[in-house]
Amino acid sequence: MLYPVNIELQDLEITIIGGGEVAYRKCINFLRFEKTLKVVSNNFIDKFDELKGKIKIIKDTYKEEYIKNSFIVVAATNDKEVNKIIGIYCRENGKLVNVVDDIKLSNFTVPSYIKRGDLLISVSTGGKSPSLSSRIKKELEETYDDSYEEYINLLGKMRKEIINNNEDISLRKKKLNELINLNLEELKLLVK
Ligand SMILES: C[C@@]1(CC(=O)O)c2cc3[nH]c(cc4nc(cc5[nH]c(cc(n2)[C@H]1CCC(=O)O)[C@@](C)(CC(=O)O)[C@@H]5CCC(=O)O)C(CC(=O)O)=C4CCC(=O)O)c(CCC(=O)O)c3CC(=O)O
Ligand SMILES: NC(=O)C1=CN([C@@H]2O[C@H](COP(=O)(O)OP(=O)(O)OC[C@H]3O[C@@H](n4cnc5c(N)ncnc54)[C@H](O)[C@@H]3O)[C@@H](O)[C@H]2O)C=CC1
Repeated sequence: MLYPVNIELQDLEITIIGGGEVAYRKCINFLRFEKTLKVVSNNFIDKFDELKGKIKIIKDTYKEEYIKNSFIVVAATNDKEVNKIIGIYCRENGKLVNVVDDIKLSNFTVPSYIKRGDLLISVSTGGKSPSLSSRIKKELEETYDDSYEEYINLLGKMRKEIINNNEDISLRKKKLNELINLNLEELKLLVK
């Protein structure tokens, strides 16, 4: 069973091994969170050309030296044996590893998610059905539209104000719980 966690990537070295569709998708995902990384593969699909300057591209066959100093590793080749070697090395060396064709060897997976500013909703199925994760994400996209980015920011501001102005913890908690009953327009009127 996988434990949900949100990671600050800033200081972590990340390496993806593989240059196909799956490696590309994982790569774009890291870039969406403003994190650059290294990709090692003996071949790359053309789409990687657009990422030149944003990521470090190494055209080579996998070697241990490429991941020795990485904390997060994605094994995304189409060679099951190579992915397995990467997975085992990472597990033995305290690294986070996503082996794209072996959930048992992975110690993290990538969920489907929607992001509205700081609102992050992620969906996983423990590898049982990535397609279902993707469909649930699409359903959530309709409920939690773009306006949530502003809504979350205003909630954050109001929360700070309530915390600063209320010393009584139970009253503070009550007010914070009630805050989310206000809609975006009502909040806009309250926040200076
Ligand atoms: C375990 C996991 C490991 C990991 O990669 O992290 C994994 C594993 C595998 N996926 C496979 C196939 C597909 N993956 C997708 C799509 C996504 N896969 C993603 C995550 C995960 N995939 C992790 C579990 C997530 C969970 O728990 O639900 C998403 C959510 C995130 C992302 O990758 O960015 C992204 C949706 C992004 C979005 O839309 O939001 C599609 C759909 C499509 O391409 O249209 C297909 C084809 C249809 C199908 O198989 O359902 C196969 C090959 C099976 C085979 O051999 O054929 C394996 C290997 C295996 O099953 O062993
Ligand atoms: N987790 C997921 O979401 C999904 C996982 N998969 C699995 O992911 C694997 C990869 O899928 P694709 O990207 O579509 O494959 P692909 O065939 O497009 O790309 C594989 C890449 O790995 C590289 N490669 C192979 N051996 C290598 C080595 N020794 N060193 C460095 N690079 C090497 C190749 O040059 C190629 O760029 C598939 O075998 C499949 O089992 C497939 C779909 C989704």
